[in-house]
Amino acid sequence: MSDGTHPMQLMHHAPPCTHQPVVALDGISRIFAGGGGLSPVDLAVSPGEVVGVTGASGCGKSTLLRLIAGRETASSGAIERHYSRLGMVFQEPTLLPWLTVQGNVELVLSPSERPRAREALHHVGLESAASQYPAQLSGGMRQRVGIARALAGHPDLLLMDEPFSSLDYINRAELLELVRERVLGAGVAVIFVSHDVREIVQLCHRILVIGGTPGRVQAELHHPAPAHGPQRRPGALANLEERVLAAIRGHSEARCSCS
Ligand SMILES: Nc1ncnc2c1ncn2[C@@H]1O[C@H](COP(=O)(O)OP(=O)(O)OP(=O)(O)O)[C@@H](O)[C@H]1O
Repeated sequence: MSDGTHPMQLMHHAPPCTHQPVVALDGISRIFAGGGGLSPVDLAVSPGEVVGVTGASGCGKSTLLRLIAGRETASSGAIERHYSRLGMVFQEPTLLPWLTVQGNVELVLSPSERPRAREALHHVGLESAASQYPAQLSGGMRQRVGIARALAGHPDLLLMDEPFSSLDYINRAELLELVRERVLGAGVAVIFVSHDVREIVQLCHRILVIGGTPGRVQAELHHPAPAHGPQRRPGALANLEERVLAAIRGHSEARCSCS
């Protein structure tokens, strides 16, 4: 970039909040027998909005995603779902070992949608590996397949739980950029769980910091989105990162908005 701004630091505008939310959580909680879990959470995610969720290990981030995906029974509250296609990417992609890379991506597609599999593999740089089997791939390649599969389904809600945490720095940066390109501006709502605050501030319009046992939302931070120009200056990113870290450490106000 001529102004020295890295492309990953450019930010799409936060989408307007005028649409019906893709998913709306009303006091949803899950308390486990041991006392861990998640205290009641209210959250509405708009189409195209990327919400980051971070916090210390065990604070309930994955529980939140599992509740949204319907894989966990809530202790209280309700979830309204207005999406038609859900995409999920986890730390370890669950690929079927007896299917090729292409077969794994085609799994989520109807017969008429199958041509999308090649396209999705092309986007993650794996077109040439389409006929290989998962066991022949590196961890980074497997994660790319998982991302291709999630995106090939053209989700309107994408849940990502530590999708890059097992990857090396190069794979991590490339896949983060790929996800940015494919979801921002495409109307896909995303809930992105990560311990990596730098990743979170690069990708997300809004960041929830969860803490405590059971976890509760300790802070909600919004990134400003100026109308024009490079919207994620290195200074603004560093500032937001600091605020998120402060909130994780518990030194933040209960609710804050970055500006
Ligand atoms: N099935 C379960 N039974 C009992 N306790 C559980 C169960 N699932 C999760 N927990 C507890 O609930 C808490 C939140 O777990 P969760 O996996 O959501 O945390 P997390 O924030 O995603 O952690 P990490 O960052 O380490 O992945 C933890 O204390 C965990 O031990």
